[in-house]
Amino acid sequence: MTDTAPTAPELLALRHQIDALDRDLLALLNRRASLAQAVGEIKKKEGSVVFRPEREAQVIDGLKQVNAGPLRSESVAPIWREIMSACRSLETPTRVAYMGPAGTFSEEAALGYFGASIVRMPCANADEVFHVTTSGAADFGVVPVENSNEGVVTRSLDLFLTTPLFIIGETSLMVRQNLLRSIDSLEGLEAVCAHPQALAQCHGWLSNHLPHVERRPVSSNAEGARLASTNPALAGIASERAASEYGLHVVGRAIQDDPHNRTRFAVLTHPDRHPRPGRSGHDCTSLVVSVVNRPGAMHDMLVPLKRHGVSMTRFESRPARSGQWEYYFYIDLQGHPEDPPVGTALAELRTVCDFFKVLGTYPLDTH
Ligand SMILES: C=C(O[C@@H]1C=C(C(=O)O)C=C[C@H]1O)C(=O)O
Repeated sequence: MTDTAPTAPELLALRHQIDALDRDLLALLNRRASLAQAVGEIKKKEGSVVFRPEREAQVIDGLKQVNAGPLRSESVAPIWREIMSACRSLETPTRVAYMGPAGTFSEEAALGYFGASIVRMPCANADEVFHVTTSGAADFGVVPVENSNEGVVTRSLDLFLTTPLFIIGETSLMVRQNLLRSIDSLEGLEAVCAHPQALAQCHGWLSNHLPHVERRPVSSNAEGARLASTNPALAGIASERAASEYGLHVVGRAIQDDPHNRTRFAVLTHPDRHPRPGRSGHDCTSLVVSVVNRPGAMHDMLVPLKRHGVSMTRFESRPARSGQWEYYFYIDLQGHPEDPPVGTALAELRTVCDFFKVLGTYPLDTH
């Protein structure tokens, strides 16, 4: 079938109806945008913040519940995230720092969470994301914290310990890695340049298909793609978006060893500029704690959670680097401190820990 084929009159009539509906939708969206602007004026007078993640989560949850179809429920969140992003941008610009350059999965995560109507602030690494978000040059920072294949992103977790920033949200991405090159072939390839995490995620594929090609770790996958775009002897490993960003061919598609490879990101902000999100009804609380190394210490730590029936959805440990075999424990709990069992469990937990820091409490990912 070609585009020059005669078009059935029924199809033309349906398209006519779609065009009319789109105009109605646009008028409705503009009415919504005007209301958001009015909300923005009130916030300005009150001196309160624009971005309200718990409100946005409730808007999406509410619409998913009443969705009568045929639109799939999974389609509701991305559509409304963009609508709310556009409305929010009329209240104030949202400046978001993430690990750049353009085309990284961190950028994709930032756009997925805040929508496209943001001011993008690509940074060289996680340290810089924390730095610009702490200084106020960015309103929010997005950093990877965990990969379903490779485990925790240690630098991010270590930075959480000392930062004044707190987690305001989370988002996760399906990570599909591709081998990218300026020529459309594997011939004459000398090195694959990518972030060490991506090289590890594609270890099996690289060993099978390119056993004799050097694997060269670089600061980000986008940097690898940039290098590949300047030298045909090099390849990068990155997203399809990076391929179009750097004008590269996809010479190996979805080459990550795990087809369900996901990366989870934390969204951070500063307590002087943003209140902690209120209860949305589907929340997560992240904390980091440590206890001195004595028999039963770990058990004592878990007792308050069990006693108050609070579910733990994540438990990671990181060496405290004291040389004493001491550890920090990164814990995610289901619920918000305003939910009585969670608040009480946290208060009790604090009394048995030597170090106790709530990293954030935020609505669960609405994807
Ligand atoms: C309009 C508001 O401001 C922002 C935009 C929202 C929206 O478009 O629905 C929701 C929450 C805020 O992040 C609001 O607070 O209600």
